[in-house]
Amino acid sequence: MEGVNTSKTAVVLFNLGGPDRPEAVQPFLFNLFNDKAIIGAPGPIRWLLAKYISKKRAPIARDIYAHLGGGSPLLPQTQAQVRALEQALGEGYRCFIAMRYWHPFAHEAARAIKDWGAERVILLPLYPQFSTTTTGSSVTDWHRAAKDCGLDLPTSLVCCYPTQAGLVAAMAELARTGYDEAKAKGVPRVLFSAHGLPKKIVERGDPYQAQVELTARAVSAAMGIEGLDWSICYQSRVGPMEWIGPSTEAELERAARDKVPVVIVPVAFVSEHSETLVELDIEYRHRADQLGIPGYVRVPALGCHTGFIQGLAQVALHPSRGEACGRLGRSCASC
Ligand SMILES: C=CC1=C(C)c2cc3[nH]c(cc4nc(cc5[nH]c(cc1n2)c(C)c5CCC(=O)O)C(CCC(=O)O)=C4C)c(C)c3C=C
Ligand SMILES: [Fe+2]
Ligand SMILES: [Fe+2]
Repeated sequence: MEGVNTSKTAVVLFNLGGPDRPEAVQPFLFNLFNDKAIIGAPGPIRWLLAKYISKKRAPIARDIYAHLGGGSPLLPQTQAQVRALEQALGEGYRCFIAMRYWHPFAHEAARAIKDWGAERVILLPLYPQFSTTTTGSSVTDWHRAAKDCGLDLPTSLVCCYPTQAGLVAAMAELARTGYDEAKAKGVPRVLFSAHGLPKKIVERGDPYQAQVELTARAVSAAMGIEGLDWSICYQSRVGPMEWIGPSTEAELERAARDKVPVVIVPVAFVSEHSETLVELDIEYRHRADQLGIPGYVRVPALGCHTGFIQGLAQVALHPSRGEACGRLGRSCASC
């Protein structure tokens, strides 16, 4: 029929994945630490390290996920984003989830895409900022899975979208609501909290930190508050290595010294999971109480916010307009 889109485009949404039950915690952690993008050691050494670290970390991680009924809500959250994005993209597009460390894995997505009979593929990370440890790792994993499955289709990649207009406006709107709530307790400080990264990875040229800064700067400007007090901090450190800072905890201590309420904006997560629902809502809130911070407001992750989903649809439809890291004067592994 004339004017009807009969082509079939598969949009592959990359995310980290999370254990769906307590018994899945250790194998999930093993998959994470056995990833060359996370631990760069040669194969057999990495395998041994991953076995050791996942066994050691599993009880701590199981305690974290126990607050969430034993598993991560990341998959249902991502499935809701899939439904919203398919609506925004319209006919001819279908979204598939490829998680990096737990089901559904990339090979499951590749198989489903083949069965559907897609004609082309768009890779769309649910990470606004590019990191070799997240998007870079998922891209490598995708190409391996597609090859194994005999899926050989024209493929484009959105590497990152740290200042995409829909994302910035949506995050600023949510942050503004949080700010207005915190105002009752004083002049708030906005803390843009991102998942941290070992310093060594950034020194090797990973653009993640620079892109987190771009997002935070754009969102703080879009909040439209003159003289806004804001800063960036990094959470979720694991292991003995030095990570980028300042840590979210150090920023809470500074807020306590300055006696200002805080508004925590998750700047690198687009859905709710252990790092927001447990670390930010339970652990850091408790720390803020201990420190006597006058107010603690946590802004929700973007989830299915209409403006964000429209923004995702824009970058999927125009992958070349994804703000490639070239903007930063250096290139990531994928652009
Ligand atoms: C911006 C996103 C993320 C980056 C960058 C990232 C790097 C990174 N993470 C670990 C180790 C762990 N991460 C864990 C959970 C986790 N990480 C992200 C995102 C990024 N990670 C998310 C969304 C989640 C939550 C998953 C869920 O709840 O479903 C965990 C497991 C939880 C725990 O044990 O604390 C670990 C471990 C490293 C080492 C790293 C960079 C090198
Ligand atoms: Fe992580
Ligand atoms: Fe890039």
